[in-house]
Amino acid sequence: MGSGDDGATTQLMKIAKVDLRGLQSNTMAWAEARAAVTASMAAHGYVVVVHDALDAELRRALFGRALPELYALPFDTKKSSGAFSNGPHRGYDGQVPSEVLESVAILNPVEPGNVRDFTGRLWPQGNPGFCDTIVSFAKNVLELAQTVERMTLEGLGVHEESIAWQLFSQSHTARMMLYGTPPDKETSNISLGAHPDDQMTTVIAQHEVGGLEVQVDGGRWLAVPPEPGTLIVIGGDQLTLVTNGRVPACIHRVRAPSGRERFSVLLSRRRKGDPIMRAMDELVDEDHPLMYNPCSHEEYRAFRLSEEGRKLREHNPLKAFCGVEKDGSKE
Ligand SMILES: O=C(O)CCC(=O)C(=O)O
Ligand SMILES: [Fe+2]
Repeated sequence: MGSGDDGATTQLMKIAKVDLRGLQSNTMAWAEARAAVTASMAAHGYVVVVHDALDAELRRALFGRALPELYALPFDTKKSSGAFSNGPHRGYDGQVPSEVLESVAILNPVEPGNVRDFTGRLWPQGNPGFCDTIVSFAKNVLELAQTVERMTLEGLGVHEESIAWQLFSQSHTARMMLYGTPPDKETSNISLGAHPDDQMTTVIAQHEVGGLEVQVDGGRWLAVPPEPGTLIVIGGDQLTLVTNGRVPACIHRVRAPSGRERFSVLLSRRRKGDPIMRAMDELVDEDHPLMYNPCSHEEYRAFRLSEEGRKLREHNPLKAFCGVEKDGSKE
């Protein structure tokens, strides 16, 4: 990893989008959208969708009010709430210059009570506007994540009962991020280093500053524009494991904002609790032999945060941890 452009140029090629607005299941339009979603997920581990989960009003409420209010809280309030973290933290293994990134997570934010408890720790008098914004975001985006997971699994030929079980057995977390301006523009034009997520899927909503990039074809970087009305859904290592490698975990990174703060809000899905995760039966056969041994997600997370896991972060840490064929012969 070098300085300057980080050794890889970002291409300005237009990223393909799939329109998921107003689709009814079991229609031709659904089947066409499903084919496009599955193709993008199977090729690159992400899909950019046109969707009304985050309409103009909710977008304004989120990026124009909720996040600025949250991050404007006094340092001591943030610190004592126990909710804020900065620098490398649970779920992070990118290179994060500590003063550049702050992040706050809320577990299962479709439950208004969870969001109220969270706001109560920061604003003793409550903050109903903040709660409404986060709950609406979580509900709409959760539905989108489930639609993309369903389409991808259907497109890969998974049976309905397995899909229903898979969708039901996920929990979700919302994460609100603030990227400050990096202290040294010369050496840090990347504010979050390249990594795959360890979860099932993550939907990312970017504020107007943008900066998210995804890797395609094992090397080229594509910028994901922060275009209102679009959202990106990214597959993580859990999805790779359960699909027996049919969906690669998308490698992505965040380019440092150009002299401005950047906000993003993420909704990640992962298996509830810490069950042993394994490939879905329908996706293992003679033509597709088992690629990953069953493993515990918590143990895998611990590996990702270990020294060895951090070193591997762009180089298939899942394979190193539980691959049936370990690296050794070749990369
Ligand atoms: O802020 C973003 O756009 C992406 C953040 C990210 O990749 C992560 O938190 O894992
Ligand atoms: Fe990520």
